[in-house]
Amino acid sequence: MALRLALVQMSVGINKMDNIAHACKLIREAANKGAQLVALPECFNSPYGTKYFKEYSEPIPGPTTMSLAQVAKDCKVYVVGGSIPESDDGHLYNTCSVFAPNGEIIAKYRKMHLFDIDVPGKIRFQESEVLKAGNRFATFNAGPCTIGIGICYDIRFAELAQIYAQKGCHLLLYPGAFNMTTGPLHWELLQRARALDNQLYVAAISPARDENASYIAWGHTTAVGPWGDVLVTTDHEETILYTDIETEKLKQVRENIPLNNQRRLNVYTRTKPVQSQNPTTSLKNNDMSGYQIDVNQHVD
Ligand SMILES: NC(=O)CC(=O)C(=O)O
Repeated sequence: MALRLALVQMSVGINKMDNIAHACKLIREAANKGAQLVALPECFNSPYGTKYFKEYSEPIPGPTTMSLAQVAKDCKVYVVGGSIPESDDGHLYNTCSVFAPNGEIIAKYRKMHLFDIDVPGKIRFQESEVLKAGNRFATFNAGPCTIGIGICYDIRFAELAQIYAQKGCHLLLYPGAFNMTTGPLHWELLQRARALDNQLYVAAISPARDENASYIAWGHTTAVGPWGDVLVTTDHEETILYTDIETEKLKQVRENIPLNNQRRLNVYTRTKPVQSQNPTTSLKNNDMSGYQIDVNQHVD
């Protein structure tokens, strides 16, 4: 049994209401062409940039997610709502909401690894100047598939994908907006790496490129199969890509190359959570104080 996926590489402008209306129109188009799950890009209702997030932010539910809920219900499709700047309790998050074909929100994911990089002379971007990181995983079921959500920079962290694989995900969806510095070499490579490491499907959905934007997105929305093969990809213009997710393929690849039976967990160094004094305390970004590494396991 397969799940028909549509990946919407949409143009995003400066008018929020226009962006929402445009996303809904493209979701309808994809549903009319047989998609069962339609995925939008990162930051689809706002230009991508720290200077925009506060102005474009809204609570969830709010105008953007209510529009997506309605279109999901009208078209009877799953919608992975890319991401939007979310406001909650005085904080801003980069958040993806997922809608079932009855319009209900069935998952919500806040970008866990904030995009803070500095490549001198090329790009400096510090999401943490305005955003707070999420601390929760998000999975949901659609037809035969269990799907895990990450957002953009999250794809660089192999651990997140591995945890989703352990939770039984067949497909990882990363709404993302790589850029002209990192995109050419890293965008596809990271998707293929996560797919191969975990022997599952990976797709990353970018906004279309706007050469006049302050942050120029790489585009190249792509889906990769559990064999590491690129199933569908594109350049940087607005378009919708379609592909089928077949859960049986995972079984086949995992039988051919049985990594899951061959891991030497008994000899790997593991990071171990130390018993927290206060388990209700939420983890701060990059706070490793609750973890330790047992280096002795490496000594023969
Ligand atoms: N925009 C991002 O979150 C990540 C990115 O562009 C990169 O990792 O490169």
